[in-house]
Amino acid sequence: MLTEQDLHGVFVPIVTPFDLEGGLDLDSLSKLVQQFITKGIHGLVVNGTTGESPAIEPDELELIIKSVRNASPASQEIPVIVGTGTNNTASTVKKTIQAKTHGADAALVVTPYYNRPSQQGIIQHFASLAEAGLPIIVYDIPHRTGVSLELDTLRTIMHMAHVIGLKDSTGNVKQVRELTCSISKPVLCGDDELFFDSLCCGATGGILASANVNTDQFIRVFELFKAGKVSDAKLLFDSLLPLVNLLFAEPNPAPLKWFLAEIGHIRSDKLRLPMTTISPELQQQLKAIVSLEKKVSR
Ligand SMILES: O=C(O)C1=N[C@H](C(=O)O)C[C@H](O)C1
Repeated sequence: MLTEQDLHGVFVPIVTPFDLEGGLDLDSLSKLVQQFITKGIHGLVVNGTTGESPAIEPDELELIIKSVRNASPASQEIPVIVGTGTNNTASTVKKTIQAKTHGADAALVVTPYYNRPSQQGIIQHFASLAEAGLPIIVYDIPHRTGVSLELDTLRTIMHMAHVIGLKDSTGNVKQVRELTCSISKPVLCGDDELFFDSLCCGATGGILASANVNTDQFIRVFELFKAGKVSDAKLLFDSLLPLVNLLFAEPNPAPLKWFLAEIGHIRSDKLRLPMTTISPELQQQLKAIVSLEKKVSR
């Protein structure tokens, strides 16, 4: 089981590869995991936003966790965090217990979306998760959930014993700084373009969809930063930004899946409805990056 001390470095929220009929492509998933581990990833996240959690059935989640765990001998050891958040407290507890049974080390729990609970309701939601017996990482992403966590609410939740950290996707680095100054638990950046800025504000790492493609370079940014080579970390991070921006130019994970399929890391860019593939314009822009990278690596 994960502890606060384990929440540092680069965590990759893995895409869930599908075959052309929309079924799970566990073979591509397993190969992705092997690549991430070879590159030295600090941890894996399955069934996050990038893993298309709203479109994954409970029996599929079990297969996904098992296939990530069994991808290589090293994937038995690496932290595996599973997205289990829903907008129903009882089903979130149930899903978190199931994730634990299938081999999760921690759960990533998004704030309850759509039903717009009160701050008190959100506190009770996270308090109820103590029952699941799995360490919890709170996932604050107001532009997706439609609900904002007030700073006091966040502090109350972060003091709960079963909560080991926060994934911050608010886009508000000032809040990251305020939190890291006032709470001792780790904050991970969940907003790719702010990874470097968040590290400067005290974040201990990031859960970054873009790290599905530039894994080693994101890890290098983190290592350079930790070694005090801040301007080298910034230079490298700045060089990653054009691709990061394109990967979020249309709803994640559509651009990312298209890119991964184009470079041959997954067999198809298939998404499950209501997610759809990217526009021809974005395809052209991403293709330009792929050919540029091919030229550089020649
Ligand atoms: O799946 C995730 O975890 C992430 N989701 C965010 C989003 O899609 O908005 C982005 C972040 O890179 C990680």
